[in-house]
Amino acid sequence: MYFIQNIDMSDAIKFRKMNGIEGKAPFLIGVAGGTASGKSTVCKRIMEKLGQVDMDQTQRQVVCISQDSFYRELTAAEIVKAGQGLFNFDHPNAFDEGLMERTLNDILAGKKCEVPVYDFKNHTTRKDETMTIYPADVVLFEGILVFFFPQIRNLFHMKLFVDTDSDTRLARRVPRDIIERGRDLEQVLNQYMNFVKPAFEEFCSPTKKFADVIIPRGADNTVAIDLIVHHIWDILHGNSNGVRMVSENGSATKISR
Ligand SMILES: Nc1ncnc2c1ncn2[C@@H]1O[C@H](COP(=O)(O)OP(=O)(O)O)[C@@H](O)[C@H]1O
Ligand SMILES: O=c1ccn([C@@H]2O[C@H](COP(=O)(O)O)[C@@H](O)[C@H]2O)c(=O)[nH]1
Repeated sequence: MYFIQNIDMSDAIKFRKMNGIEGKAPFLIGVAGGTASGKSTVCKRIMEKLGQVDMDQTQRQVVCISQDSFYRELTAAEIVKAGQGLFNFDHPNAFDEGLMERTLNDILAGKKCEVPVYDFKNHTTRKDETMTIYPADVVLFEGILVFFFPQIRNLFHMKLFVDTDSDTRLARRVPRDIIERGRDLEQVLNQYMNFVKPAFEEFCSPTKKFADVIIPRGADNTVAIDLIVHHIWDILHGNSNGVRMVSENGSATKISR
């Protein structure tokens, strides 16, 4: 397996990023797909292959933001319902569309942004913590309904849809929600049958038609991921005619195209 080597950045760009000084508009990529389809994993693979993971946040040329950060604040009554698996987190009304749109517009204006951090265990954003998004060249925005809202959908320069079959998604969601999100089996299955599955069919699945690229099987589809990575590389480097790839053991190979 090869990874594209870390991208050089001039000190001037680093300085601008560190200080939140506006730069050029990034290339904005939307990554949609059903729950547990592998959206985050696909984004992680893209970042790994572009050599962006083991890098200081302030120096990254490619950053990833999740739509989970934009769940709206719930009322006290809604929080009680959420704890019983009776709140619909898969409906467009569960999101703060205005904040999402303002944040993406700020990102497109090259501004440094603070994005909320979502706490799945308590169904709320963390009051004491935000994630700083420094200006980058490519921004990935992933989530179940990133193509649902027209004002947001129209901001993307490229739209990817991760298309993993629903049995696989349910089989992945159950252990993830129990282990990572503090749920019990009955709650996960009830929520899935009452809200997640019907909302996927009504709101998420119909947005597949807006995608430029559909990625069957998610992160298992290494061919699709490599094609996307090469496309991003071209964007970062203005169609360079040689790509420098780095193998897992660190040796570099130049691939001419
Ligand atoms: N190709 C894969 N093979 C096995 N497990 C996977 C694969 N892709 C994702 N997973 C696992 O499935 C779960 C959901 O994946 P994730 O990328 O978080 O999905 P999403 O962001 O679409 O909700 C995670 O526990 C992840 O580790
Ligand atoms: O408090 C919450 C907020 C969201 N969810 C579920 O999360 C998924 C979206 O996240 P993915 O990583 O894309 O799976 C959505 O289906 C909600 O049902 C939740 O359970 N609790």
